[in-house]
Amino acid sequence: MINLLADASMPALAQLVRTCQQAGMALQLETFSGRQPDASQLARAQVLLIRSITQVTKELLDQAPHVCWIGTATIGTEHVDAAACEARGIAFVSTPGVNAQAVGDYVASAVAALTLAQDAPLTGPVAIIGGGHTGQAAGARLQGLGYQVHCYDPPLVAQGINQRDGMPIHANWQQVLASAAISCHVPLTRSGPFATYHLLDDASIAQLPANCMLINASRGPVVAESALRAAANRQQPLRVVLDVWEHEPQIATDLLPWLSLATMHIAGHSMAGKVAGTLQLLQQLLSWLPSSELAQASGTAMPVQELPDLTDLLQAWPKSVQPQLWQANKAPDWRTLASWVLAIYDIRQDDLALRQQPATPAAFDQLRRGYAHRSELSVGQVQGGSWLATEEWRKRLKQLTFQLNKGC
Ligand SMILES: O=C(O)[C@H](O)[C@H](O)COP(=O)(O)O
Repeated sequence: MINLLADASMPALAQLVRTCQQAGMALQLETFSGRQPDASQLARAQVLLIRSITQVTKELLDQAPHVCWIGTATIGTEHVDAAACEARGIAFVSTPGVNAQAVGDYVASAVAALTLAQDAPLTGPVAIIGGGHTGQAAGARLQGLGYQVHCYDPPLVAQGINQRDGMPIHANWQQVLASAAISCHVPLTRSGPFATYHLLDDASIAQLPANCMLINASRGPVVAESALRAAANRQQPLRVVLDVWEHEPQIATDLLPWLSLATMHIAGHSMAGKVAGTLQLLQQLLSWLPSSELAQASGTAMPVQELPDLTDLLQAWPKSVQPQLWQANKAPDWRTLASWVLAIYDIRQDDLALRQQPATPAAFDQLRRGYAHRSELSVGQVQGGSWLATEEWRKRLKQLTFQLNKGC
C-alpha cells in the first residue's frame, strides 16, 4: 500500500485517487488541513502532495523518513527546499503553467476595474515582468483589451529570445519604469544574476510615472513592501494591486487603505486551474511510479491515460463553467470589454472580502481555504455583426480567450 499525504483543499483529488484504486492500485489517501502536516502523518507518508502554503524544509523531511515523491500543485516552487529533496533522493515535481490562465484573468480584471473606476483607459504601454506562462497569459489579455504590451525578461534575452506571442522581450529596466502599468510574473529567487527579490525597490518605485498601475500576482517579496510604504507616506500617486504579500499569511495592514486593490493570493484560483493542478500531479506520479522502488507496493500499474480528463473532472463543478453570452452589433469599446471581463471575474469582490476580514494570518488562510473557485474568461462568448469577422477583432477576442459564438 502506498500512503499519499495531501493538502485537504485540493479539488478532485479524492475522485482521482478513487479512480486509481478502482483500477487496482494500492493507494491510500490521508489529508491534512492548515499549513503543515503533523509529525505522525509525516511519519506514515510515502508521497506528499502540497500547495504553496506548506514549507518543505530539512526539518520537515527529517520527520518524513519514507517520503520519496513530493508534488506541489503550484507554479511557484520556492516553498520547497529542492536541494534537500535531491540530497535525500526524493523526487520533486511542480505543475508549471497550470493556473496561468487564471492569473491572466486576474490581471485583466484588475486593469478593467481600475480603468473603469477612473473612467479612463491606460494611456501608455504596459510592461509585463517575466515572459513565462503567466506573463504570456496576462500579456495576451492586455493586448486583447487594446493595450500595447512589452515584456522585460533578461534571462530570455540572454537565451536570444526577443519576441513571444507578439510581445517584444527586452532587458531594459528603464522602459519598464516608464510604463503606464506594470504586472509582475516572475518566480521568487534570492540569488544569481537574475534574482527577483525586491526587484521593485525604493529606487524603482520612486521613478514610476503618476497614476502608474503596479500589479503583483507573483510572489510578495518581488515588490518591497517597505518601498510601497515609503511611496504611500510621500503620497505618490500610484495604483497598486497586491495579490501576494511579503510576509504571508500576514498582510501589510497599514498599506491597505492606500492600495487600489488587495486580495488574498487567489490570482491563480480558478476552478479549472486548481483541478488541472491536481490532475497534473497525479499524472506525474503515475508516470514516475513504474520506475520507482514503490512500484512493488503499488500492485497493478495504472496507465496515466486511464485518469479522467480535465473536462470530465470539471463536470463535477457545473457552477464553474456557466457560459456568458454577449451580443454586440458594433465593435466593443474599452468600457464594454472591461465590463465583459468583470462580468466573469470581478476582482473587486475579492478585494472587499479581504478588507472585511480582520487582517490576521488565520483570517487570510481561512479566506483562501473557503475561496469559491471561479470561472475563467474562456466561458465568455461573443455574438455580433460584421466587426466580428475582421482579423483584428478575432485576434483580440482570442487573446481575451473569449469564444466567438456560432450564431454569428
Ligand atoms: O504558484 C502558484 O501556482 C500560485 O501561487 C498558486 O495559485 C497558489 O495556490 P495555492 O498554493 O493556494 O493552492
